[in-house]
Amino acid sequence: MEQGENQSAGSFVVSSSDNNELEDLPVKERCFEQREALPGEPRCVVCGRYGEYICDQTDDDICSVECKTILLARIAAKTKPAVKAAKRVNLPLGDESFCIKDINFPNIPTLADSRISSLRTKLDICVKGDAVPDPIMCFSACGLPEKLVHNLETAGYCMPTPVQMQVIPASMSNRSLLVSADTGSGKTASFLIPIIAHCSQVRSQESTSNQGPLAIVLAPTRELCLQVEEQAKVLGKGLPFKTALVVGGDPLPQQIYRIENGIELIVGTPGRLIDLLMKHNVDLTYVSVFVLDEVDCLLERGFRDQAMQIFQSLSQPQVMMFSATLHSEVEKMSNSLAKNVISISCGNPNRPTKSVKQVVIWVESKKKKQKIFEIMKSKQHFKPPAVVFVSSRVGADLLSEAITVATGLEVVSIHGEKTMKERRENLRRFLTGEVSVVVSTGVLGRGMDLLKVRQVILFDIPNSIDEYIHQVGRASRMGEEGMAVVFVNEEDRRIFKELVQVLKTAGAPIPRELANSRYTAGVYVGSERKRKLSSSAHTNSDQIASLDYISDR
Ligand SMILES: Nc1ncnc2c1ncn2[C@@H]1O[C@H](COP(=O)(O)OP(=O)(O)OP(=O)(O)O)[C@@H](O)[C@H]1O
Repeated sequence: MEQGENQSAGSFVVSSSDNNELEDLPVKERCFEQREALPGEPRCVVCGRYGEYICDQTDDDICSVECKTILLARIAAKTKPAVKAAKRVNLPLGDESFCIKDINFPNIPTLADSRISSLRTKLDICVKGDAVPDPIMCFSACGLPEKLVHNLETAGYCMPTPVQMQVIPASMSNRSLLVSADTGSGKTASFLIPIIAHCSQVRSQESTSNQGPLAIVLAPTRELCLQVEEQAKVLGKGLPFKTALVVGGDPLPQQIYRIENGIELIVGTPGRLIDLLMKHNVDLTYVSVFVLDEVDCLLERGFRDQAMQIFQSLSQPQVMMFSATLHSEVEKMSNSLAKNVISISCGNPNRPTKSVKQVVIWVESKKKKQKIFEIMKSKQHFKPPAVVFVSSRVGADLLSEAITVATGLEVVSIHGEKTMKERRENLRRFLTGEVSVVVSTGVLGRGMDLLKVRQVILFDIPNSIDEYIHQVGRASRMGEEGMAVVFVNEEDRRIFKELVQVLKTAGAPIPRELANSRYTAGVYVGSERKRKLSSSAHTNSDQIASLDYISDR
């Protein structure tokens, strides 16, 4: 990239693509003040935003004073050994505010309280709790090990997402957290990053020969555990950080062997972990971080007792709880697991992500198969790879076979009755693009990062609106646009009210049969509402009409 004129402060060179008039503009102090880079524009070597300036000492593209400071500190730190954890200190700012001051990078400018709260508003972050640490604007701003920052960059994580900006510093201050944020917003890395930093710090300082686990992550499905462990391995590569996957269906002796040989993190489903702990003596003395991913599901009857049993075998760990759907009961229960919990909410939790267009079609049960075949035969409507959600295991197998027969598409199914080997293999075939459709029960509904999926079809609507939100969320990651086609009919009346509310909030059209159903009463009342309804309710249940309706959108 060409260089231009010196900026007045003398510490930057303005990129030649900038107009001379820009020299009069103040230099951007903080990274978040800078805009995103457009295609072809220089990018900041630290955060990836628009590289408006050139660092006078390294000739690198840089976006702000903040990133320049980080860049220079990184270069200086290259000769130093391990990076120490960030410490919270009071800084004598004009208005007595607190800031996270990173002892490794003391020159990074800090923000006053008022600017922190406007930053949170801008990022859609709400926090509740005492002395909540400030959000960070880049991964290197809170003393993560250099190798971890490098791994993040290699994984394509240039900037933290809003949930990561707030959760990482809060977690590194050892506070327990209850976090709700949109599906696909990066919650997994927000707990894995502090765990990896903590584990590698403990191991590099430790003088004892303890090799027992330091952290446990619980998740409700085997597939989700597999995915979380996989991500942990990628982010913790090259650090003293090993993982063990403890899920049903895989041989227990191998899981025990791995733990005995020394690991830092256990990722597992509650049932199998209890099984393992009962049959084998695992030293949990040093487990100081306990994560409940999809916490609302883990605290439901069925999982709750097992999750609590595991929790009770730990000695006052930091507890971190995450989900895209959280309600007051979970909040109450979380307070019994930990004291002084910080609540963090990002984006629009408890609603389907705005990035997914919801297309609800009224289809009678006996016509559902025909309808899905029509969609899948249509180049216009079918956007593979696609996930089809059904309510039963038998239904998953039957529908996948029927789709293959009717459309010629190769389809796999995944559900709880299949062996772990089959589940792994079918998921692998789908994720590698070998097959373009997977028919699944709820096992793929929560947490699964099905990266390329942009279309989900809810052949059977799930039992609760929370599961609906999670299943719809599979069609979008990190704000990418996706579509959820949802089949609904009178048999789904238990969910009508909440569904209509969700569709109304999203501004999605509501089938007339759904809007006019007596089970929707109370959501639409009075003549004024009826008038509004007629403009958004679409017509009959005729199959072709509904397909045309999809194409209109
Ligand atoms: N900082 C980042 N930069 C780029 N990509 C990221 C970043 N953080 C996470 N991702 C990617 O975003 C995707 C979604 O992240 P993740 O699966 O953690 O979402 P989630 O919030 O847990 O969603 P869900 O509620 O559906 O489980 C993943 O593919 C992940 O690799």
